[in-house]
Amino acid sequence: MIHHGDSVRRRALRHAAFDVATVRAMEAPLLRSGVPLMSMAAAAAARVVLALLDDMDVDTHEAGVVLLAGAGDNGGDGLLAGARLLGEGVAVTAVTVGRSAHAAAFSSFVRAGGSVLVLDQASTIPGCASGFGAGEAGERLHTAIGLAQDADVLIDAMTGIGVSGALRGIPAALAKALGRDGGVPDRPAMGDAAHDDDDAPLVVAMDTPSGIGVDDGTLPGPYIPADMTVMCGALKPCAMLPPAAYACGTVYLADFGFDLHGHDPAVRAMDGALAARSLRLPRLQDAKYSRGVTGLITGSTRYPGAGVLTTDAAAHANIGMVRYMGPSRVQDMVLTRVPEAVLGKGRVESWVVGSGVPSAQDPQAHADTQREIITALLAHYDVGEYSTDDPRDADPNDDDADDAGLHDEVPGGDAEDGDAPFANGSAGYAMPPICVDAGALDILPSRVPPQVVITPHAGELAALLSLRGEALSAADVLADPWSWAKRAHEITGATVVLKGAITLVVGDHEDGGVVTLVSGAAPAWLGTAGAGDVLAGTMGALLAQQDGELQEDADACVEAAAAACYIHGRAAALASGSGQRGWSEPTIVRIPVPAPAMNAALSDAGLGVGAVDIDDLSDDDAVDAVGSDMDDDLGMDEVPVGHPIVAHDLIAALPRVVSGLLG
Ligand SMILES: NC(=O)C1=CN([C@@H]2O[C@H](COP(=O)(O)OP(=O)(O)OC[C@H]3O[C@@H](n4cnc5c(N)ncnc54)[C@H](O)[C@@H]3O)[C@@H](O)[C@H]2O)[C@@H](O)CC1
Ligand SMILES: Nc1ncnc2c1ncn2[C@@H]1O[C@H](COP(=O)(O)OP(=O)(O)O)[C@@H](O)[C@H]1O
Repeated sequence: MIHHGDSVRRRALRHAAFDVATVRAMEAPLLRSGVPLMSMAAAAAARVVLALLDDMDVDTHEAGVVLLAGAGDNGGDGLLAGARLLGEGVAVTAVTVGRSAHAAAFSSFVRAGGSVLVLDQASTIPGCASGFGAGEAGERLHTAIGLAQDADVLIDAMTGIGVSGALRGIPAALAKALGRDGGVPDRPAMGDAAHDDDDAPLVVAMDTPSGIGVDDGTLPGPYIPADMTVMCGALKPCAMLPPAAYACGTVYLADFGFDLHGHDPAVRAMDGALAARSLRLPRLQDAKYSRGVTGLITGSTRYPGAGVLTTDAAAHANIGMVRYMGPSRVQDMVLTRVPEAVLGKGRVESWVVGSGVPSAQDPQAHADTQREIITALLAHYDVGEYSTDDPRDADPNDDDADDAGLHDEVPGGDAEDGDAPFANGSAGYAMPPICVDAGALDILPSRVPPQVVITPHAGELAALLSLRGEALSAADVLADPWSWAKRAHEITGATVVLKGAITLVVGDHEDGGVVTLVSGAAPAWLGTAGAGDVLAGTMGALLAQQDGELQEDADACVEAAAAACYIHGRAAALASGSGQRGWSEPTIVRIPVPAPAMNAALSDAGLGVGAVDIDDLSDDDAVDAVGSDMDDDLGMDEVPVGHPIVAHDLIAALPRVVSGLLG
């Protein structure tokens, strides 16, 4: 729940995304009081385009802008932005893609001197051609595509939050020709626009790129990937959720002054302040045990390095001690790299299992003792079959694992430091938090408590869900990652960390339902072997330093898990020296709300937002008042590229990230 307070509100604006129904509810009171939101959106978009032209060293009087205008309010935003640009001397051509156009915005655009190309044969736009034949329609489409390709900037205002399903008709044809027909934008991660084809126009999307799944982050059909998106009022889920977030480019958020109070975001993004809340600052009376101990059952004779990387990462991520359990060769390797590691059983505050352990498909799986030990440990987290009833209502005494005497066999049964490791016996909800990674995902019990954090990549999530009756490929997961992460949480009960350039963390919400946090703090240099092992170790350390609260607080599980992802990503950024990120927070464009007296006058005159003429607001004061957090120079090509890294570079950077966040 978002509460009042300006700094809280600004941080929420940058880090919270609201679904379409919620955005419409936030707009409603402003529209009722006559605040000219459309004109404000247009002012923000024009500001961004002018800054972009400046950045490209294109003189406004020589610039060519093509505007794809839909029939709804998104097209209205675009037409009013076009009118503003015309007022600055930019040549703007509007290509109308629907049968109609927003009447007041269209007339403002025409009065400002804009050219218009109508594509729909059945167009009813006043003063424009209509009723032309199919041949001419084809020629007009061809002309529009050519104009768009030759433009310096293409403004995509075909559809915004009013889109339903995949693009159809003329918008679909344009998107296919100018953008992509499905699939993720295919461009280098570094420097984005600066590395793009010099001849192609830069694309500025109005509110949302046309054709993307606004509420679910999918790319259901043809769409136009944007270099920049000027989002209206509040972020929508598509600005944070992969793959759609990759199609939004750099996001500028036009701040309409929405009151966020009482509105729950659909998705939230991690930031340093939130991650810092999951880091435990050492206290005077602390010793190694009270700072948290992580036990790791990772690595195998087949994949020994994962044992080293997970243990080393955990030891570097702000806890007091690590315990390692694995084959003797791997133990030797761990001790060489992490001499402070304690071998064998003992009390732990968290576990990490599965990294570098063969999965069931691996020919060596049957002979791997690590799998047997992990299976016995995981049995303690089994809270029953998946059902629509809340498993916490189940009788904790009904525990098959306890009946089978497995508690005596799991590692840590003979605690060397006092308390037994599983002090609360068989109740899965009282077990220490555990990160279940890689080869242990296929031995996850059918239903587990939220302090079980699973860390699959897309292929592993597909395999896990396939084992539970969903016939799924990695490509299916990549196409709709949020839905599948939520499904995995629903079926297993675990807190789900679905890894990628934007990592999704889905878990229980304190008020029921699910909560989603995303972390995109890393550059793509992080896609390197062993990076997942480092995340698992970091995760173990974050889970261990919560002073036992995760067994009681499902929300805290999501936050701690997302904090580990964020810290891991920041370590990659620090180690590689790269400025590129999987996700970056938006730049806020501030647009002062016109004085209430003016709003009232507009309302009295029957001029809702839809009817506001841009000229009413484009006096010098209003234009100058359009301030923003952005520099005039957008600095598109100044993102430091950085350099490749290996997994150990990440580990070395972890303490500096911790110190940066705590400082
Ligand atoms: N509601 C408001 O007061 C405000 C809305 N604003 C703008 O208004 C937009 C929402 O406007 P609307 O509700 O009119 O909706 P949109 O303009 O986003 O979309 C409706 C138009 O898209 C077409 N369309 C929908 N699905 C399609 C598909 N699958 N294929 C092809 N065409 C499709 C419809 O035929 C219609 O012409 C926002 O995204 C934002 O840009 C801003 O002006 C700020 C204030
Ligand atoms: N393009 C990318 N940009 C940012 N981070 C990435 C990218 N690709 C992968 N990652 C991150 O790198 C890690 C890879 O983990 P994983 O696939 O398990 O690798 P491995 O098994 O080699 O350790 C994850 O944390 C993932 O989020």
